[in-house]
Amino acid sequence: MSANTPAIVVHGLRMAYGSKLIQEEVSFEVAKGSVFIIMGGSGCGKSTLLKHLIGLMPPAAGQVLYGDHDYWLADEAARDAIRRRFGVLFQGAALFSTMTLAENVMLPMKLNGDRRQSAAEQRERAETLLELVGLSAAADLLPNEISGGMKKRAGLARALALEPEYLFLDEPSAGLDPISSRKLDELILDLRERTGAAVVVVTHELPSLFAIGDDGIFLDAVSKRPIARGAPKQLLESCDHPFVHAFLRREVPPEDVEDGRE
Ligand SMILES: Nc1ncnc2c1ncn2[C@@H]1O[C@H](COP(=O)(O)OP(=O)(O)OP(=O)(O)O)[C@@H](O)[C@H]1O
Repeated sequence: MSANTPAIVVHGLRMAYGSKLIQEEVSFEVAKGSVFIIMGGSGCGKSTLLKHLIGLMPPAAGQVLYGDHDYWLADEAARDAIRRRFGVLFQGAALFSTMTLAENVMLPMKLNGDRRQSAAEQRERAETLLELVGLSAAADLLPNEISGGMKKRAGLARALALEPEYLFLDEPSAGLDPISSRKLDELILDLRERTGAAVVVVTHELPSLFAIGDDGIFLDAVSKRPIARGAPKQLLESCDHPFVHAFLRREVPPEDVEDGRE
């Protein structure tokens, strides 16, 4: 695989729940070491696309390629191997409430990590990751003892536990105040620099998607197809689709453009 090979290639994806079509003709590439944003209005299929990417739900048709491997055609062992290279921050961080932050971060190491790593080594790595996200003093606290922003950062530390090549973040700034959200953006950019991971983010937080997005795709709930591709900042300047134009400027679109949207 050459250095220029994209980290992820999505080709001709068709997304559906039974006979209900969500999106079709979804194709894009995510470059290594870039932040790719999945954009679009409510109900257009952003979370569904993420499910197809992280192996939670097969698409109705099309391909998701990681390097040379077609994820949905691969056998279970090959899929497992690909999934081990993923780090996922779910909405709401999804921390285990009865485990301390350090134990939460150590969990992927215990489940899928290097079996030769001792508990002390796992703890050391968890502390390093918690320090990276500014939570070194909170390692032994439980999730209900910390704020929402801290939970997101702890979730991010856990997503990084196995040094992922692919990092998936579902609405990372949802529910955060603007300052915590800004700090999280900076952390995401810093992680991209440090780890070279390909980062895929679902967000409709405008300041955040402009701050961190190197590239992206805009899904449309009415035509059930992508209607724009490119860096959010570039789309803000040059995309003339009326819905994308209004969305990125936080304007109310003309009535006929809004018809049929949730
Ligand atoms: N399990 C399911 N079965 C049937 N339809 C579903 C299911 N999950 C989601 N949908 C529908 O699929 C469409 C896309 O949902 P999805 O959650 O992917 O959108 P989204 O862009 O992430 O939305 P939001 O921004 O509101 O979170 C919606 O119309 C939703 O109602």
